[in-house]
Amino acid sequence: MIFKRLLRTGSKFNLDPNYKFKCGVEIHTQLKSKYKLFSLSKTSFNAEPNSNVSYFDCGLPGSQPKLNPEALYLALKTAVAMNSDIQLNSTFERKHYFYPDQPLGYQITQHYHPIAKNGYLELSGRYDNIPEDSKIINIEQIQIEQDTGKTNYDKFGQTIKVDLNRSNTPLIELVTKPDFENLEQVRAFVKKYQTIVRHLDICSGDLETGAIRVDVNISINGNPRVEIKNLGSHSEIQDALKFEYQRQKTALENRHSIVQETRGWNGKETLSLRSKEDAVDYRYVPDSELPIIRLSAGIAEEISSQLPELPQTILERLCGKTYGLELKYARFLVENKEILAYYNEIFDNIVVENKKPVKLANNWLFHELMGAFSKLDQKFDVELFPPRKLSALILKVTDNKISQTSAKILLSQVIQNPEDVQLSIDELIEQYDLGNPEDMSELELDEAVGEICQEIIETNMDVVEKIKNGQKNSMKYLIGLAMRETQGKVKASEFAKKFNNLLK
Ligand SMILES: Nc1ncnc2c1ncn2[C@@H]1O[C@H](COP(=O)(O)OP(=O)(O)OP(=O)(O)O)[C@@H](O)[C@H]1O
Ligand SMILES: [Mg+2]
Ligand SMILES: [Mg+2]
Repeated sequence: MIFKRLLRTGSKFNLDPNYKFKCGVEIHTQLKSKYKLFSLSKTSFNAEPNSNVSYFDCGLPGSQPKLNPEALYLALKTAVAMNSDIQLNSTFERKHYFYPDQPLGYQITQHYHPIAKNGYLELSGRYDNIPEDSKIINIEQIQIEQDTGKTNYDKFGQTIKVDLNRSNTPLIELVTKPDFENLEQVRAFVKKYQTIVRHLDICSGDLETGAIRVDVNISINGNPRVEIKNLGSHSEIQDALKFEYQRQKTALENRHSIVQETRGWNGKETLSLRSKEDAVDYRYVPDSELPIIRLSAGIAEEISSQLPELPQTILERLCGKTYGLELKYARFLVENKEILAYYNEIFDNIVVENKKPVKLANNWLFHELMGAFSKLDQKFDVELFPPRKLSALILKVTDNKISQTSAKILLSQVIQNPEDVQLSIDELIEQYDLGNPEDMSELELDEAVGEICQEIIETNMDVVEKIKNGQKNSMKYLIGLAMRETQGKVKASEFAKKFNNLLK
């Protein structure tokens, strides 16, 4: 595995300017609806095989489809987010092909009049890691369709088992124009799309579980396109495209012609599955049982007004002056909605309500709190230290009620003792005895510091000897001991002053 990775980094892939890469993608997205597209059985993932199947899902003659409005709504949200024109009249067609996990003998899809057309997504060098400053990928159309069942092959038992749980799950297929000019653009587009559908609760957004499945089409120098179907991860997409580009390029160099076909990816190479079907092979016909979807003229504005702020806008806002986040943190927030909500709450509390600098919110969330979780090898859990509590702790530090060091100790203690989640910040400070010694007079404090330093000197004579011999750095060690002894309640500079006096 490691060896394979080494090999990969060793052989950097470059496109040959004499062989122009052209690519368009088709993305199938499972919609996160409660029920299936045309029936009232539940959508499911990893459920007992064939446990969520209605008569219609298994194609019993006489059963009738009825469009699930929830799926339609999710498709419309995607269309608006992808800057597409919603079509006020759209239709369903039957696309015929025979396969055991396709019980109707056809897939209900939108071929002639899809729900949305003419969208686009803009990629940028800054936010999407593409080599160009900016690149528009045009979207041909978005169509609503049903998913198929799943065929499971058992090689050893020599059986094929069909699971119809996935049958009739709502999908949308998004088809781009062949606008991709390099592999970075393909990766960036799919990533951006994943972030959008996750953010809008349209789909779980995962490639690995098959919730999103990508087909790529690639051609070189105006030759016929080859489609590679069903790629299940970013690395599969990249590897399959690299292989196919190289294969077509070699064929062209040897004056072989490229045939339009559909290929699959086996992890190492693309393999021919079938020559490309044309529309006529699918015998598209209108679905006679599903009426035209007719939408009212204001639908796009209505959906648009219901959408939350989109990921790109949030990203730009977070990287702007007011928030001043580094791009990597802004991206992290956009990809983790729950933590974004957490951040927004601290921001409101620290910056808006209490007029403190935003740096505090940024630093305490990303470095101190998340850092404390990762130091303890734990996944960040917003429940364990809710936003109001973090704000309260930050304010204690800025009001000098607790030192920075003590506040960090407190974070670490709470993470290790989840039952502490019930306690308020004041109670936590009390419980762990982390408050500043503010009830002491300056004189008393000075005396206490003196006593601690004296004790440390007496028990660390070897270090004291080094300091006296000129190793001034060893002083830091003594200060460290004193800080630990007092759990950071006293400033390091106080101890430094005292040690210097005592060791003069
Ligand atoms: N010359 C080309 N080079 C690369 N890609 C192309 C080229 N021409 C078209 N494409 C891409 O091929 C894809 C065609 O997808 P579309 O769904 O319209 O048809 P299909 O692949 O024939 O249908 P199916 O859904 O049955 O696979 C689009 O993503 C489009 O951008
Ligand atoms: Mg297609
Ligand atoms: Mg296709």
